[in-house]
Amino acid sequence: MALEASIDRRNHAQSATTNGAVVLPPASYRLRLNPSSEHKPDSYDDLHQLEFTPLLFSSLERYLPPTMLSMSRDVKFQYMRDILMKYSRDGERTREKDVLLWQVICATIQSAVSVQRHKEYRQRIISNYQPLHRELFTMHAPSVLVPAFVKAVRDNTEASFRSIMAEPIPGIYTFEMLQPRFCEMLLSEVENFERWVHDTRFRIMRPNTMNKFGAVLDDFGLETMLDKLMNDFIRPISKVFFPEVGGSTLDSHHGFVVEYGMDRDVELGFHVDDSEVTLNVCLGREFSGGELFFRGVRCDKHVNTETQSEEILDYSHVPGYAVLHRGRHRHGARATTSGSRVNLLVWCRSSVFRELKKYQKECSSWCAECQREKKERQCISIAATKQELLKRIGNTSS
Ligand SMILES: O=C(O)CCC(=O)C(=O)O
Ligand SMILES: [Fe+2]
Repeated sequence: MALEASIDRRNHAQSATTNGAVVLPPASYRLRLNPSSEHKPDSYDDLHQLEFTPLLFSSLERYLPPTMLSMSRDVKFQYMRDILMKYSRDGERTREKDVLLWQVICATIQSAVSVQRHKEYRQRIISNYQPLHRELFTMHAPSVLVPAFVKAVRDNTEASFRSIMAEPIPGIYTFEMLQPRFCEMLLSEVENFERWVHDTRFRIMRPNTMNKFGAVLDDFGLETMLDKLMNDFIRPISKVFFPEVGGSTLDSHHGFVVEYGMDRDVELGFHVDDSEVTLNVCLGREFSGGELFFRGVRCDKHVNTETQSEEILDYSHVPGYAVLHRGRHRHGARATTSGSRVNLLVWCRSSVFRELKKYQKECSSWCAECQREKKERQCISIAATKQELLKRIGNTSS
C-alpha cells in the first residue's frame, strides 16, 4: 500500500547537490506503508556530512515507491532527504496522512537505530570473547546430530519424520536430536561465556523478559551455525507439520539457552513464544522437575481462553531430546527442584507469515478456539436452517 504525503512545494528544502548532480525534487512524495522485503538498499555510509545518519537512508529506502527502487542512488537520496527535511522542520503535522507518514519514518528510525545498536553490541562481544570449542561454531551435521535424525531429514518425507518422532498430543513432536558430546561441548561453552561475562563485568542481554539467567547464543558467534540448523533441518520438518504458520518460509531465528537450578531461574510462567515454530532441546545435565506443560494453540484474541482436557500435556525433558511446537502453543516450565537444567531454544520466525497475518481478517486455521467458534457458528446455522425447513414442511402439510 502506498501512503502519499502531499508536501507543499514551497516548503521544500533546497535541492541538494550530491556527487556533482543536481536532482530536482518530484512533484509529490510517496512512501509505502510496508517496506519491500526483497529490495537490497544502497549504502549511504560515505555521505558523512549528512544531517541524518546514513543508516536511516538505507532503512528508509525499502519504503520507497516500487518505481523508485531501481533509480540512481542520488535520486533516491534526494527524495528521502526532502521528506526527512520536511518532517524534521515542521513542528505541526495536522493532516492525517502526514501524521501516518511521520509514524512510518519514526518507526523506521527507531528500528534502524536499535538494529545498529544490537550489531555494535554483538560486535563488541565477538571481538573480545575467546571461544572454548571453535568447532561448535560451524554446522558439521554428524558431530551435532544423531544419525537417525540426519537420515530422517535427508529422506525428507512425512513418513521418515514420523519414524523417529512421537506426537503425544496433536502439534507437539518429540525426538532424539543432539549428540551427547555436542550437548556437553555446548554446555561448557556456555559456562565459559558466563565466566567471561562475570570476569569482564560485561552487561549482557538475557534471552527475553522472562529469564534472569541464560544467554543468547546468536550474540556470541553461533548465529550462522543456528541459521544452518534452521534452514537444513527445522524448516523441512516444519514445512510438513506446521505449513499454516509459515513452516516452509522460516527465515530468521532467535537462538538461546535457558538455565534452571540453584542460583539460576527456577521455573517459567505460562506463555506463548515470539516465534512461528520453536525447537526446544534439553542439553542436560542432571535434574529433577522442570516439566514442560502445554495447554493448546491460541491466536492473540484467544490467548487467555480456557484449556480443553484433550489439550493438556506434561512432558519431562530428556537430555539430547527435542520438542518441536508452534510458537503459539501455550506452555510453561515447572520448577526444577534439584540439580541443574540447561535447554537450547531456537525460536524460528517467518517474515512472510508475519506480513500476511497483518491483512488476515478471518479466524485462524491453527487456533483451537477459532476453530471451536467456527464449528459452533456452523451448528447454529444448520439448526436454524433445519427449523426453517421443518416450519415450511409444517405449513405446506396443514
Ligand atoms: O524451560 C523450558 O524448557 C521452556 C523454555 C521456553 O519455553 C522458552 O524459553 O520459551
Ligand atoms: Fe517458550
